[in-house]
Order: sequence, then C-alpha cells, then structure tokens
Amino acid sequence: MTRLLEVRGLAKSYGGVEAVKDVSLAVAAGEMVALIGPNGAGKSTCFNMINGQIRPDRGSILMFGRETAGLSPAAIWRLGVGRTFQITATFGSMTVVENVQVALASHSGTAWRRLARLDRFKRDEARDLLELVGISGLAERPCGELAYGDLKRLELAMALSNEPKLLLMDEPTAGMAPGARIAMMALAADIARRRGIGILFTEHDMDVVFEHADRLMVLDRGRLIAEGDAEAIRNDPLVRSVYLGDGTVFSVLAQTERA
Ligand SMILES: Nc1ncnc2c1ncn2[C@@H]1O[C@H](COP(=O)(O)OP(=O)(O)OP(=O)(O)O)[C@@H](O)[C@H]1O
Repeated sequence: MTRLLEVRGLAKSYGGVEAVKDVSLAVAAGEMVALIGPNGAGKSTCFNMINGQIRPDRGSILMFGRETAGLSPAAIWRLGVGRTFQITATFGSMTVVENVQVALASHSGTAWRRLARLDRFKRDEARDLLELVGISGLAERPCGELAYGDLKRLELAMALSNEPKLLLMDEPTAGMAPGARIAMMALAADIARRRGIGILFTEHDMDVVFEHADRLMVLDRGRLIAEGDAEAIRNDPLVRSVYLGDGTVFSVLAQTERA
C-alpha cells in the first residue's frame, strides 16, 4: 500500500509537560485512521504538528515521501493535503457556491479578492463538489443561513477543492446531532475510498470511530498505547483502563461488553 503520510518519533513539550512523546503512525491511500484518546492525551498537539500549525520539537513527518515538519499550513495545503477544522471556516456573507469557488481560487494560486468576476470562476467545478457532498440544492444560499450539518458538508467540499490525496479532519462531527455524525463520516469515507484518499481524523464520538475507522491509534498522556482495528481496540485491556472514568467513551465500551 502507498503510504501517503508517515510520522516518526514526533515529540512536543510545553514547559515541563510532554504533550506528545515519540509518536509514529502512517496512513495509506484509501485508508481511514482515527487518532483517539482521553482528554489531554495529546491528540490536538499531534494533529496540529502534522497540519503545520505547531512546529515539532523532534521527529519526522513525511507526506508523499517529502519531509513537511516545520512547513506552514499553507505550504502543506499546496502539496495536496486537504483539511477540515473543528470550528467551520467559511465566509458567512458569500453564497455556498462562492465559498467553494474561493477555495478553488486559493488552490490555483489566484488571489480571489482581485478576481473581477468570482461568479464565473470554476463555477462548474464548484457545483460538482457541492453535488458530491449532497448540498448542490443550497448552492445559491448565503452560507450564513446554512444548518450546521450542511456547513460541515460545505467544509468537506472546500477541503476537496485541492484534489487532496490526504485529508486531515479535526473532529469532523463536533457539534453535530448523533445521527448526522454517522452520515457525515459515511460520506467522507465513501468519497475517500472511491478516490483513494487517505484520511487521518480525531474524534470524540466513539460510535463514529468504531463505525468508520479502518485503524485506530490510541494516545494516552502523549504516548501511543495501542493500535489496531475497532475490534482489537475495544478489547484492549490497556485502552479500557485509560478510558475508565471517561463518561462518554466508557459507556460505549460498556455497551460493547453487554452486546
Ligand atoms: N499551548 C499549550 N501550552 C501548554 N500546554 C499545552 C498546550 N497545548 C496543549 N498543552 C498540554 O498538552 C497536553 C496535551 O494536550 P492536547 O490538547 O494535545 O490533548 P487532546 O488529546 O487534544 O485533549 P482534548 O481531547 O481535551 O482536546 C495537555 O496536558 C495540555 O494541557
């Protein structure tokens, strides 16, 4: 399998706190890998080092075989890495289709603020992306009017505008209703598999993780403590012990036990 992302020995400390210690992981084409762990485990720090927001103290991050540790988020985006954010990043006063056009313009290196006619710029491509994520009917609506779930779909369309081979999704279902979360991830998984995109995502909702991740990486206090498929992780005694006391996750593990 082609490795799109390969992380080796990643580390980051804040003062005396070792937020991430010696983390190694890989994501292959068409694979969905979840990075999970209890609060404070180091997920965000790890994720933000990979997407360029935080500079690692140590370690190597290879994307498509190229070292990217220390590159800016913009440089990483230009390499063909898409990303979605915990808090959606869209322009509320523009229409839905215009938001995708702006993302397309940004990928093609066009300064969209100087585009005399944004309305014509790659409009068909933008509409195709909206179709792909199931919101083409909302194309002309101001983005600020969208329901939260549709906004997340728009964000996915924008993340796909640079034709990424690798997609980094930071809590893609945060703030969504439980039913909508599974649907959102099913959509992302389907697109990823059909296009051979590798996805690395963080997620608190264990139903979403167990349903969609091909592989789970479990962090605790900055270290990777387990790696495997949903079945292996559910039954891993160390994972169960670190999640004891975490209300949400433990309830899922307990349900699994009762089933
Ligand atoms: N900017 C920072 N300054 C100081 N300490 C930090 C900083 N960012 C993270 N930490 C510490 O690093 C550790 C890992 O934090 P991180 O946010 O990566 O965990 P997390 O798994 O994403 O947690 P959560 O699920 O609660 O978001 C924690 O102890 C946190 O307090």
